[in-house]
Amino acid sequence: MSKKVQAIYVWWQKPIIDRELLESLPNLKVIANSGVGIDHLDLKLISSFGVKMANAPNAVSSSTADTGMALLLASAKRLVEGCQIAVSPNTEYFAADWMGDEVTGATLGIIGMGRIGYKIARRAKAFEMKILYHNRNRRTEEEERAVGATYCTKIEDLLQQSDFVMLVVSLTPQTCKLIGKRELEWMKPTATLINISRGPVVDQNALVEALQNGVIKAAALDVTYPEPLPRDHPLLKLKNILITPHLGVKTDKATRMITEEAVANILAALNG
Ligand SMILES: O=CC(=O)O
Repeated sequence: MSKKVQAIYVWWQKPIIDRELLESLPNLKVIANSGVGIDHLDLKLISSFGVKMANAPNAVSSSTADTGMALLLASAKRLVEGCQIAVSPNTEYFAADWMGDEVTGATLGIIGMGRIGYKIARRAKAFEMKILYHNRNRRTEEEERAVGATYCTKIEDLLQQSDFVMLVVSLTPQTCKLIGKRELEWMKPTATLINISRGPVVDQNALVEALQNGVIKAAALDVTYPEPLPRDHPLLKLKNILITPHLGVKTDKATRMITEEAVANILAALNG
């Protein structure tokens, strides 16, 4: 059976592709990943077996950008807290001192302006947000103009000016703990950090401290490390946090598109 296997489709970071598995599949030609992030795959090991790798960057981008905006809006408008209060037996809530943050006209700093980052910028433009971005490669002037985004060479400038900071980078050795104590201190005390990339892009201990001490106002995280967080993790005890279980791309439509992209990738690899 294992001699026949020519392709593997990796469904959401499982199964683990290790040496033992690769050695047991002598005819394996390609591994197609279901999402865009491939930080859970050992590319060196895989390519040392002559196996090709593919991800599905096109299919995921719209749905993941939607999740980023959903987190931004939910955090700014305190939707989860509001829902909890509205359904609670306490009917006094109408008198509560209830203030959210204005999204319209606020400054959004996008770190990572690939496909997903750019789609977030398009959505943010519709909310009349001022958009700053930082990326390894600058977008063309035309692309910047289309979404009204301003490039920041230094991450520091973006962090200092943004009301919302959205992390959309891939996890690499360069982006691991990209946002630590120093970077959080660069942010405004009224700012919110939103992470839809990978948990380890943020130094979680530094984030806990920053949220506890009012260094930043709030955080909205679709990704953490580990996932899920242990139930006694200090992040789960904070009020100024919104955490979702890596919802990212997950919709029926995107899942179908991802599978189609993966199948196309597999066929392309098998056909040379
Ligand atoms: O996390 C989601 C992805 O990598 O596409």
